[in-house]
Amino acid sequence: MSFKYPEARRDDSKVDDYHGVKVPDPYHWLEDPDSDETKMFVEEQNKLTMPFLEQCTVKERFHQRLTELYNYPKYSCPYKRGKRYFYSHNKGLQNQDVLYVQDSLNSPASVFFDPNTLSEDGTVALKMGRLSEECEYFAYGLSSAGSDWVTVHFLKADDLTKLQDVLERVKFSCLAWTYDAKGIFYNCYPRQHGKADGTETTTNLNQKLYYHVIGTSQSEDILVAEFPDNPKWHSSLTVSDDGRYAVLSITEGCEPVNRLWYCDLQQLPNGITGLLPWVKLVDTFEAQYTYITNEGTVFTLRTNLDAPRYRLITIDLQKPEQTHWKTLIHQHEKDVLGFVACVNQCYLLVNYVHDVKDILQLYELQSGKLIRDLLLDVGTVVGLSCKKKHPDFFYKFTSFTTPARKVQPNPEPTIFRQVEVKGINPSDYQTTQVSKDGTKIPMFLVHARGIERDSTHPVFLHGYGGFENSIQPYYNTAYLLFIRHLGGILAVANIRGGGEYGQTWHKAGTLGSKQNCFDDFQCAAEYLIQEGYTTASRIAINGASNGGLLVAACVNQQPELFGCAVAKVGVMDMLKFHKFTIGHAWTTDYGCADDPEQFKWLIKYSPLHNLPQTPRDGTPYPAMLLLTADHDDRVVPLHTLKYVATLQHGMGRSPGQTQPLLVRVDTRSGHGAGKPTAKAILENTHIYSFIAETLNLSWRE
Ligand SMILES: O=C([C@@H]1CCCN1C(=O)CCn1c(=O)c(-c2ccccc2)nc2ccccc21)N1CCCC1
Repeated sequence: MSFKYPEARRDDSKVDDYHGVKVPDPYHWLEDPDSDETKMFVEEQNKLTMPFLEQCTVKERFHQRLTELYNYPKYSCPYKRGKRYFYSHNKGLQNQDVLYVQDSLNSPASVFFDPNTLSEDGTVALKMGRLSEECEYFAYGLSSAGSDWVTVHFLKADDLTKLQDVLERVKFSCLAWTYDAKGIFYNCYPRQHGKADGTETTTNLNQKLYYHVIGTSQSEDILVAEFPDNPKWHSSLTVSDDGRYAVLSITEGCEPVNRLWYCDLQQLPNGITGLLPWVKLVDTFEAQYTYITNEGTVFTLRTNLDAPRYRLITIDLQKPEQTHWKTLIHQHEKDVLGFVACVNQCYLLVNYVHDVKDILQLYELQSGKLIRDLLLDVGTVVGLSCKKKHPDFFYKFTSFTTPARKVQPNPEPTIFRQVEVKGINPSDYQTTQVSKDGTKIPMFLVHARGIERDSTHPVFLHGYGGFENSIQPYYNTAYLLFIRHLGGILAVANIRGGGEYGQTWHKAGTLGSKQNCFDDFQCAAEYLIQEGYTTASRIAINGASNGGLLVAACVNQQPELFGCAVAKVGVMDMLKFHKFTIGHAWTTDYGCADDPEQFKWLIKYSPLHNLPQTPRDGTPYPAMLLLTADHDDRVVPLHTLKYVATLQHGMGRSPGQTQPLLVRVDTRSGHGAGKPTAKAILENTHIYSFIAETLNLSWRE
């Protein structure tokens, strides 16, 4: 079946000059989300895509089964504030999780905050929430339609009455109460021309840090930090465990490096009245320093200074010079130090990632001595709740085949809550970890136990490859349906650019080495073919965000290696990404086309610029489904729109291209965070139905 794609105007007069190199940009007009022409383009694309997705053979059955499987109770770890316990819970199909409160762990719970009441379609999400130290107030940030923009509101925690206070223009913000509950630190951006609802592409610069006093209006908020000479800087404030210090972490992009300033709040004669007298403990961007806890003036920090797999150090504020810094826990020779949290006054809960699997251990805060392991199955810690002043803590972990277990390790780890999902028996599946030769790329494979390596199995190959983001085992109902009812194999490749083996692994997939990500992902596909699991025509590759870039770049480089490719909210225009919203922060992984050297890296793999620009004979492209959404202000939709216009103009009109090349543009939806359950189920149904249709897979009960 061949498709008639909408004709999109090509403005051949638009040619950009990058350091002497002429680069046409015929669809630049798609960069304006509000123009009638762009709206018309989106409408015509959806008119082609949605009927195709709706008529896919397995669509109804997949939707029904996914809804059934999704419908299992989900819980966060409980956390104690004041005298009560809080936890978020979803009965199964609620669009947003609900926050509950109870007097003790096994007493009846009541609704504390239910975001589902705030919108008909469930698109208002609770993006952040913070109870004050003694549980006087609850500050919470709401986002709408998937945008990164947040509006902060306040509740009195005892009687749930709403306060008048509202904080606007909040984005990429901390929420930190002073221990007297008088007020809260948060970040917001200056007013900008035009709208700020998540459909704009305006760049986010000059973020500031304010202190809001409860009972006052935002216009009276106290500016406590700003960086007029460094518009790309972002800051995040933490109040120390003893309530004494304001610890400020300053970042300039997405690289794991920050400056660390602090202010002794007890030294402020008149309290917080203006810019704080910051002490610049670390004032360079050469390493990352994360506050863990402090004993008086001795701060315990997690750092990657001279430790690409991270370590713990202590700094005494009274002797701040680097020569006095001490190592508390040395860098492990192989494993990556993950999160660290202080618990029960004098212990450290320490996570390590060992070959992409989580380890959890208890250490002595004073000496850094290992006390004990907290055993876990193969899986990932996806939740932790603990405080220095509390003797107990909870952690939640998951794996590809077990949804979630909350563990309360006192004194032995006991299962506090185990979640089963009907119809899926974990023992029917096996998770193996394979490593490819050469660059030794770990990959998880999940499939029905005992399958034959007869090259007949469809594969869903997922990857990300950037920003030190590791993909560890996690429970995903759609994965299980692909395995169970479409006879597939799930493959998750831990390619370079992620954090699986620390900074060296991350850096090996960035800047001038970004091609390593694409090589690794293509090698993973070749491995699955060579090892007799599958064939190229049965492989569907999938990735979102930076993973969408991965998918589109790999299709350009080896179109014959895949049968289907699904790229969600991908970064496709590598020459312009830094111009929109928070894109400027990604130059730490990608570089920037404004730099002549870095332009050469980017033009080589930029998905938009490496598509065949006109119809061609030769290898067709795999079936492609691109997804984006009108309120995605993380990776703005223009990336995908320009990409698909170019794809359909070139490959879409090529004689051998029989597989579809489609885009699905959702409305009242964003980059992903906070997506309501209904939208998530429909999106996954469309994705897997598209894969089944184009790989010719049939449903098996
Ligand atoms: O989304 C991304 C990259 C990858 C990882 C995070 N990321 C971001 O763009 C992260 C965006 N972002 C945040 O989300 C937060 C934040 C702060 C407080 C609470 C919550 C968030 N703070 C930031 C500070 C500086 C720059 C970006 C920041 N990309 C999209 C495609 C390419 C990279």
